Amino acid sequence: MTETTARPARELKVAVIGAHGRMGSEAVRAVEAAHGLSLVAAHGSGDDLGDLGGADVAVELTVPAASPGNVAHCVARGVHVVVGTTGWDEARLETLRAQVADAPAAVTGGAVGVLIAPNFAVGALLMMSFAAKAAPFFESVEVIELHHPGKVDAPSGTAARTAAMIGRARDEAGCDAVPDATTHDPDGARGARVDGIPVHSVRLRGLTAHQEVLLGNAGEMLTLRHDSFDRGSFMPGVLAAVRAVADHPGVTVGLEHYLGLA
Ligand SMILES: NC(=O)c1ccc[n+]([C@@H]2O[C@H](COP(=O)([O-])OP(=O)(O)OC[C@H]3O[C@@H](n4cnc5c(N)ncnc54)[C@H](O)[C@@H]3O)[C@@H](O)[C@H]2O)c1
Ligand SMILES: O=C(O)C1=N[C@H](C(=O)O)CCC1
Repeated sequence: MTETTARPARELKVAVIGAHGRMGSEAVRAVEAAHGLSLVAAHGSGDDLGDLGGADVAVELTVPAASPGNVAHCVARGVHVVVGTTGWDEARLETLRAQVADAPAAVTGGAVGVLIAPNFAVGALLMMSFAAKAAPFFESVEVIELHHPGKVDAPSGTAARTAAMIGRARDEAGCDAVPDATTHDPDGARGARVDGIPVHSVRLRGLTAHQEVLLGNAGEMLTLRHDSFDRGSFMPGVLAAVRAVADHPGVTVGLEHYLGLA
């Protein structure tokens, strides 16, 4: 996903929603520096999204409470959306699929595309894919996600999606539930259960975005770990998604589907 110097036929007009946040401000800089993209709007909290500055594609990086409304606003105007905001559970996705099915034609022509991307970092996508591939071969699997303490949601979108992918892979392989003799846990020390997989959330000053998947059998353990040390790690994925979303009508969950990693 290195930046190319070849220019597309016309510049793609991009709006960023959540432009003053940690991710949004990084995305604004990345779009401004990218060949073939032009930033036409940078919306913060409380701004009227209006016509999104005439954008072809919006990048949505806000908070779980605001994201569905912002995405619906874009879809209703035929603007493609790349969504990095987390918190998109199955009920929200179902509503979004119905909105996209009812949407007008996209401003670029064809049908509107929406990408829900729990993680834009290529290493994280590979870690999730490796975890799903390995999970049926181990009795025990647990996910530990570690993030900066400014993060509002837990578990992380990446951890929830990893657990869902692992859970599906184990179901398809006919695996038993992960072994766990716990009968007394008044404080929830065993963490959350997502699709049958224990998920633990750490919030620590100094961290950015990190995840470990621990896989255990009698006498052996496989650890898969990914670290985003800097939000720059997400930007090649954001730009790749912006360039590809118009070619993927409907709702897609996971950038891996655009990159041939699924
Ligand atoms: N997909 C990924 O790879 C990836 C990577 C990092 C973060 N994230 C997710 O992106 C989201 C943003 O993360 P962050 O660290 O930038 O958070 P942040 O709190 O720094 O930024 C969120 C911004 O959204 C703004 N906002 C809130 N409501 C809004 C609204 N209705 N319209 C416009 N702006 C609004 C806030 O004022 C804030 O500036 C989170 O859900 C996070 O989990 C995803
Ligand atoms: O910093 C965040 O917030 C992140 N959110 C995403 C998640 O919840 O998985 C991706 C990693 C960083």
